[in-house]
Amino acid sequence: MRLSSEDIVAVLKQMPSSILFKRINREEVYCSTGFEKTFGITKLNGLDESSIMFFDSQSKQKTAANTLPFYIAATEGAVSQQYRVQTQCRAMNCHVEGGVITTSEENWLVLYVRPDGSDLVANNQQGSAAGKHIVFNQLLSDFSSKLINASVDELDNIIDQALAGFGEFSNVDRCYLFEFNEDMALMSNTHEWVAAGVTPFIDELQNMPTSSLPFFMSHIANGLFKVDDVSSLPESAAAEKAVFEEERIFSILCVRIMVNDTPYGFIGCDIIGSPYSWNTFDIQYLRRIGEMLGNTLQSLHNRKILQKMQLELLEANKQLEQLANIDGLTGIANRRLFDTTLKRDIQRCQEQGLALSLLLIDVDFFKQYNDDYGHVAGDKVLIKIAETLSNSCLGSDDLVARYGGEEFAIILPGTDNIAAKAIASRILRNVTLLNIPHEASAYDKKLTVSVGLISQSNDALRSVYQRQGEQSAMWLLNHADEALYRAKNDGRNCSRS
Ligand SMILES: Nc1nc2c(ncn2[C@@H]2O[C@H](COP(=O)(O)OP(=O)(O)OP(=O)(O)O)[C@@H](O)[C@H]2O)c(=O)[nH]1
Repeated sequence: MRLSSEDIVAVLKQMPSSILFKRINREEVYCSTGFEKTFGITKLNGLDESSIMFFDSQSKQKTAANTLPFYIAATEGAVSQQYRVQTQCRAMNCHVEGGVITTSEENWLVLYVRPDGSDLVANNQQGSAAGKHIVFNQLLSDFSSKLINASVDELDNIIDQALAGFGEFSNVDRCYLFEFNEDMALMSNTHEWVAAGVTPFIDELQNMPTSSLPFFMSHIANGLFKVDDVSSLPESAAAEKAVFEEERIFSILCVRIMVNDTPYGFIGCDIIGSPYSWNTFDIQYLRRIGEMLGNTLQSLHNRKILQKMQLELLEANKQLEQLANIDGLTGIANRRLFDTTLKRDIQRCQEQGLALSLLLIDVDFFKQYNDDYGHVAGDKVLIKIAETLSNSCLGSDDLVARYGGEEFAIILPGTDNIAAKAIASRILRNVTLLNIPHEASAYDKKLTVSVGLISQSNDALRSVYQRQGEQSAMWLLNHADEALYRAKNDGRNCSRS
């Protein structure tokens, strides 16, 4: 015996399973009480196929006309496929299975729309909970291990993936992370996942004043904000109600995230279109995801502090290193840096086929200057001389150093005798141009210096290096010192080599 069309409608409408059905070649769609319950709707009759939207559960794209389940069932006789099913109330990932039922009068397309995980619920409530726990724990451990090893650059991506994983697992419509600013005056949506067909709001939720949502803030301060039905929010939550209603949010669940014992922000999820009663598992799962993110952000925060401390230490070391190489009075290189640089430059110049010159400069009658003008004035002269010497050497590799007391030294890598003599003359001239009065000086009663110079062509330098090795620096210094002695003997304010 074949069933009549009325029988088919009457029977299928009463089915506790989630069923959608329609006549072939007719627009009107019917649903079972099971479907109404699952999707939280009260009246679907009289609606057409476009009232129920199907999305690809992977790509989130709206399903093309020729891959719609009613279409496949009609053309191929059967359908068995995964979809994201959206009614005007809710969207859920579902397995859709169905085919054609033939009556004496006409043919019907019948779809069994089974939300993911509902088979476990149907079979056994305890089994369902256990199965969900296993899936959740797997999800949590996957993301925990990714997050533990994540670099700062990878973090955003992994948080996005975690929200998507959790959103799909919980079958919610939107899942997000908000961050407070330092004084908690503002909050911003930093990451958001939305189910297929759901409008993202992240761009509109930046730098929102927390004072505009007082009811929410007072609840989240205690760790949890849970609303099963936005329409039942009290008068004191008028601001929140207006925001949620504008976004078509019916149910919302948020848990606070703590980093370093201070509120960092919150993770939350929304149900759009119909109220939903959050159960203890929903809260527990969201809390654990929040804790996972909190721990990650905390370790990231600690890592950043460590990195900052490391940088500060490196900078401090650099400064110490510089201080250890700088003469405190004049600010030019000290004897320590001079000694290491001379050794290094001798080695480098003889290897690279370069000449090298060395100058020793001594202030004339400086003892007398100190006696006549005082030690403080003497110090100022040394600072002026250091500055003048530095300005007289133009080579980028030249090193001007305070060799000791009122004596200075200059290393001129790659500089031959002719060029070095020109530099020595420049130094003598520039010092007299300072016009520093010095009564004891034979030169117009002005302060002068004497210069001892030694220049080595590359051949000569190489042979010194071969003979003297480590002592080459000392050998050069002795020769420069002898030249300086000659300059002093020859009346001062001159250079000798
Ligand atoms: N003000 C001041 N004087 C210094 C400093 N270092 C060394 N002197 C002085 O420099 C003087 C060097 O004197 P001498 O070595 O006798 O030589 P001089 O008087 O310059 O005579 P000649 O080198 O022969 O021209 C000493 O009186 C030191 O006390 C310093 O840092 N500041």
